[in-house]
Amino acid sequence: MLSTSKPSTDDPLARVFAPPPNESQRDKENRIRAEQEAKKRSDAIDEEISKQLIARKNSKPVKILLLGQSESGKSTTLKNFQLMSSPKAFRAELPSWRAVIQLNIVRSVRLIVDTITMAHQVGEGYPPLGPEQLKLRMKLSPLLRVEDILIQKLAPNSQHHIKGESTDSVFDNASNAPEAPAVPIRTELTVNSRSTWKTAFKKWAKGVEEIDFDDPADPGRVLFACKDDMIALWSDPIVREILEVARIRLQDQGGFYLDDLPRVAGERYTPTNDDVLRARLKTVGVTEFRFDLGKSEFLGKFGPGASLSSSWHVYDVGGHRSMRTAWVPFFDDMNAIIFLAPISCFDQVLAEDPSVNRLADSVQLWTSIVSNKLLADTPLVLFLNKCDLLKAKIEAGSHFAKHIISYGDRPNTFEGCSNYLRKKFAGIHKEKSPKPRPFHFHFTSVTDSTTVEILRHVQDDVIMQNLKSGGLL
Ligand SMILES: Nc1nc2c(ncn2[C@@H]2O[C@H](COP(=O)(O)OP(=O)(O)OP(=O)(O)O)[C@@H](O)[C@H]2O)c(=O)[nH]1
Ligand SMILES: [Mg+2]
Repeated sequence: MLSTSKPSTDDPLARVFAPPPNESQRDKENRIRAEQEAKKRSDAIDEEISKQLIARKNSKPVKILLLGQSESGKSTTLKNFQLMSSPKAFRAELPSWRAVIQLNIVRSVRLIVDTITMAHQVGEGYPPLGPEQLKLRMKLSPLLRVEDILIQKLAPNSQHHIKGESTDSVFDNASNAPEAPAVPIRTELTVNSRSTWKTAFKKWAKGVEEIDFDDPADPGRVLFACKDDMIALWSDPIVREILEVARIRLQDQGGFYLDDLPRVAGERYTPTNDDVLRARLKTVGVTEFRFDLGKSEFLGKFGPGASLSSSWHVYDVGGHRSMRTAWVPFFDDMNAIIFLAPISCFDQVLAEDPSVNRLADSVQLWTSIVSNKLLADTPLVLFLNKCDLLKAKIEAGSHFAKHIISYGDRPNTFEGCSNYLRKKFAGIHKEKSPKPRPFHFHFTSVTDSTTVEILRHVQDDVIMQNLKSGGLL
């Protein structure tokens, strides 16, 4: 039988800690002095343990993983981290990005030329080409030769110049694209790691610090020579009509510079920071960017006792479906994940699977990340990205509810659509997280360099959350 002791006023612990009976005044003073010294020693030990705990935490870098489907803006976010932490190094790389931007421009022109050629062959359903368009097409052929030169310079061992082999659809909605003969699609240039392509470029450019404008082999010369013809092609009403019939909206694609041709194809063009953020180079594998957060700035905000490591590692992975299995090994050890969901893609399909709507793919991917048990303790930050494009699309008359049926008859406005999606993503987060965790989100257009301010907020959130979970706050 269990017995319980009677409630007693005689507390055994109080008895242990009570001063000895009949203690003299002198004994009492000695005892108190001894107790104070013992407390001092114990406090010093506690402080040392706490210092060691912080030091251990400090020695590990803060790790951030960028996730999201292909073209969601992961690499662009990484560029913003570079811009924020090392603006000088970012500027030093502008000449290397110049080649990528030139390639993006040439690719846009090639897509137009290929599309009008296809329209010319098909005839029916397309406005006929006149002598003006045919002449422009001929005059631009030297420019198209620059494409292979640029690819070979940027990725000497690549196969990307092989025509007809495709991983990326050029149609914004391939299921609605006209029947064959289709526009020949070129594979996108990919980058295996930041250093590889820049090293390759460095060899060619003999140092990234300076652009050799006087180099007779500089592709910028051909672009400049073709500038007026490119402008004429892009502003030609028949060309625009053909693109519309073929449902090709270059404005919505990465690496779009055709509205800036007078500047970007101008003589002695040097890219701006914003130009670099808009450059498109597909990621294959993993790119890592390390930087050191200014210690003084950090300690000013959080106090010396609250210091995490000031060393940050940001990981950028390829978002193409075939590359997503490579994400898992990174799940283990991250202090936060930034997940990018491009919300302008409600009317687009995946390049790798034209039967899948891009927004639906993002929702599905978000659901699987949120519910992943390996990530149960990892703070997630959601970037509802490409807000600028969503706004432009809606203002141009696209109907959100036509593609996202559940939106019903709510108003077709940017605010309405973006908030609807925010609620959807937040709801999944709440419902599917294995454990409750705070929901952090931002509406972003990461091609805008003001994103740096958002990243500063994210950093503060990551620091606070990790300090709290580590018991250091
Ligand atoms: N207008 C606009 N363009 C954006 C935005 N975010 C990204 N882009 C552009 O979209 C293209 C694709 O962005 P990336 O950052 O390369 O996409 P990613 O997620 O790294 O794609 P993968 O490497 O294929 O996984 C780039 O040309 C970007 O400049 C945005 O918010 N607005
Ligand atoms: Mg990328």
